[in-house]
This record gives sequence, C-alpha cells and structure tokens, in this order.
Amino acid sequence: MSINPPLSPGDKLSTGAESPGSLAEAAEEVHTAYTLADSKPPLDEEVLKVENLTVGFPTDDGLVQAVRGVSYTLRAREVLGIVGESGSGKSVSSMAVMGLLPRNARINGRILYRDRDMLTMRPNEQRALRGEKIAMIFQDPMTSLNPVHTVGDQLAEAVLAHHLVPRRAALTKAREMLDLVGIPQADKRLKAYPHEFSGGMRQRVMIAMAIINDPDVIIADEPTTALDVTVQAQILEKLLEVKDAVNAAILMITHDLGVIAGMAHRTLVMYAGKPVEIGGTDSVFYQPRMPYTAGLLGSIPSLEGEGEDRLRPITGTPPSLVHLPSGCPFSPRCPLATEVCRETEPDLVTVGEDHRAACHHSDRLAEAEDPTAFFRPDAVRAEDEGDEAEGTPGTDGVSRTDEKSEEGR
Ligand SMILES: Nc1ncnc2c1ncn2[C@@H]1O[C@H](COP(=O)(O)OP(=O)(O)OP(=O)(O)O)[C@@H](O)[C@H]1O
Repeated sequence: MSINPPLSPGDKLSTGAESPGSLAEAAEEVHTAYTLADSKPPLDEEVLKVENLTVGFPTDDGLVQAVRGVSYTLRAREVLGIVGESGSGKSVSSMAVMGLLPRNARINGRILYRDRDMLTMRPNEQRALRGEKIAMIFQDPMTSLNPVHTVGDQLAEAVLAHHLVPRRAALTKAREMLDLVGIPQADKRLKAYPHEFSGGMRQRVMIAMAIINDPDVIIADEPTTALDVTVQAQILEKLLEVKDAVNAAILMITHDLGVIAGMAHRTLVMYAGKPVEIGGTDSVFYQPRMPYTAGLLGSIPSLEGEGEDRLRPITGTPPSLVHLPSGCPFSPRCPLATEVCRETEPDLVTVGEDHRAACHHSDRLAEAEDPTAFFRPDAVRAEDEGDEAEGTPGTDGVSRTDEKSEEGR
C-alpha cells in the first residue's frame, strides 16, 4: 500500500508507472489540437470549495438527512478521497456538486467552483460548467453510455455540447482522447458501440469522455468497483496519468481504502452524512483520530496476524438517517463510547496539522500503538473498563484501563 506525499506547490503528481515521454507528448497533443478559451487554475487555487452542505429528502417516513454539513476544499490538481460505508452520503454530496440531485432534494450550503457559488447560479450557467469544467465518471459505464450510438459519436457530442466547432474537429478530439486513455486502434474503435468494449475499456471511454473538455475537476464515483482487481489498478493508473495531462483535480469517491491510499493526497471520512475525519492521507491512515476510521482500517483483510485477527470488522450497522440517535451516530458501534458520546455529537476539531476529527475520545486513539486494536473481538469496551482499573496495557499497546475513560469525558 503506497501513500502519496502531501501535495506542495510545484509538485507533479506521481502516476505510479510513468512514461514521461509519451505522456508529455499526449498532453501536448491535447492542448495544441484543440484550443480552449479558458485558462487553467494556478496550482494550489481552490477550484472547488464545499461549505456546510446539507441535503435532505422528504419521504413518507420523514426527512432523510443524507448529508449533514459537509465542508471540504479541493485544490487544483489535488486528489481528495471521500470514503465511508454504503449510505454515508458520499454520492449524494457529489451529485449535489454536479447539480444532479432529484428536484425534491432540499439543498443548503455553498458549492463554490473557483469562487462562484453553483447553488445560486442560473441553470444555464450551471449546465455550462457541468461536463466541461466539472466532469464525472460513474461506477457503471453502461448506464452513462448510450448503447445505440457509436463511442465516437458520443465523445464528439460531449465536445459539441460545449464548443462551437465543426463535427470533424470534435471527432478528431475524440480520437485523441481514445489514444490518450490507451485504447488501441482509436480510429477503428471510434466506430464501435459500447457493447463491443470490455468493462475496463468502457471505463477508459468514460475517462476519455470526462477529460474531453479539459475539466478542472473530475468527480470519480466508485469508478473501478465493477472491475476485477488487475483492471482496477490499470484504470486508476490511467486516471492519474490523464489527470496530469489535463491538469485536473480529482474527487475520488470510494468505499475502498486501498484505492484512496494509492492515490489521494487528502482523505475525508464520512459517517451518517457527516465528515468525521479529514486530513492528509498519511495522517488519516497512520494516525486515525476517529474510531470509525480506525475501524475501517482494521476491517481491511490482512495477511499478517492469525485467525480472527486478520479481519476485524466493525460490528453493527449505520443508523437510520431519518431517526438519527442523539449524540455521536457512531456511538452504538464504538468500543470507546461513553456517556458523553450518547449525549453530544462531537464537532470536527483540529487534532494535528491539516488534520481534523470528530470524536470525544480522539486522544485515546492518539495514545494507542495500534488504534485498530480497539475493534478486536477480545478488546474491552470503554464502559466496561472501570472494573479493571488496575489492568495493564495489552500487547497491542491499547490501554484497557485508560484513566481518561474513567473520567467519563
Ligand atoms: N432520492 C432519494 N430519496 C431518499 N433518500 C435518498 C435519495 N437518494 C439517496 N438517499 C439516501 O441518502 C443516503 C446517502 O446516500 P448515498 O448514495 O450518498 O450514500 P453513499 O455513501 O454514496 O453509498 P453507496 O456507496 O452505497 O453509494 C442513503 O441513506 C440513501 O438511501
């Protein structure tokens, strides 16, 4: 599992397996063959800023609080990973950015693309940005590609939707994009239909579609979940390559921590519609300060350890987003939970440099040698610790009798 270093000004993002010559040439081709009027944002500009975003869906059972105050910043060329269990609000928050939520959605907050609030833009302005400056790649290409049109026609249409250029120029651009994403015999493949491509090749077509208008932001929602592991790695590598070629930032939405570890500079962990931890990927992975993150990390199957220790799943299920429990929504599943957790939902607070977490007991995680050990089946829950006050720390470094838990913070 390799983890990217934090992005600093002037950095070029690593693609894992680079071929600088061909990539640079391809990038050059992209920029010379097709001139776009808009300039690229300078490195480190905040291209996308989401501020206190909330999304609710009225239903017969009550309001589904799908997103409950999400804030993050995506800088030019940065990769931000959003991770969380199914139903945590990852997709809804990104669909809000794309303006693709159903009409009944109640949306509040601000979504700033280069300082312009997309939520207050006129619909035609929003449409102009969508698919051009902000592009999206979905999990299943078959739902995004039209089965009755050739891939070339669909790519050309994506260009023509945003630019007044001759159709021939749009098709030339489409061929270049197929080349860039590594589809062999691009001329021939332009005339093929989506069903004539393999799953991995179809996802490459979707990447071509996403970058064809030279976006500043690519939102990738579980782009490799439907693919087998070897193809997954190739697609992620290609995504990073083309991202560099077009100088875009990526918002990578996934439930797979391995995907995030390999490519994201920063990671945002969501639970029950809220960010519960955000920071540099190294900090979040190596010093998690929210038990939910530690639980996710512990639930990655490991080749080390024996028997049950190879996998430490988080027990229980996420709460209903209609009837949220009081306090921290993770408390019913949390081995560190105490009274205060059931009473008050913790705010996201600074726990380190560029690192924030929402937990009343994040100090305990900081002290633990192995924060995932709290989720071991034999670990003692915080509330049961009182009886064992004289105990000694476990071999994993997790104190079973931490004084702080006795104070009932
Ligand atoms: N149109 C809708 N009406 C009512 N509830 C909705 C609607 N769309 C999404 N939800 C609910 O919002 C919550 C968040 O959904 P979302 O799709 O963002 O989760 P997710 O983290 O992306 O999960 P997954 O990984 O399974 O896609 C879920 O409980 C979902 O059922």
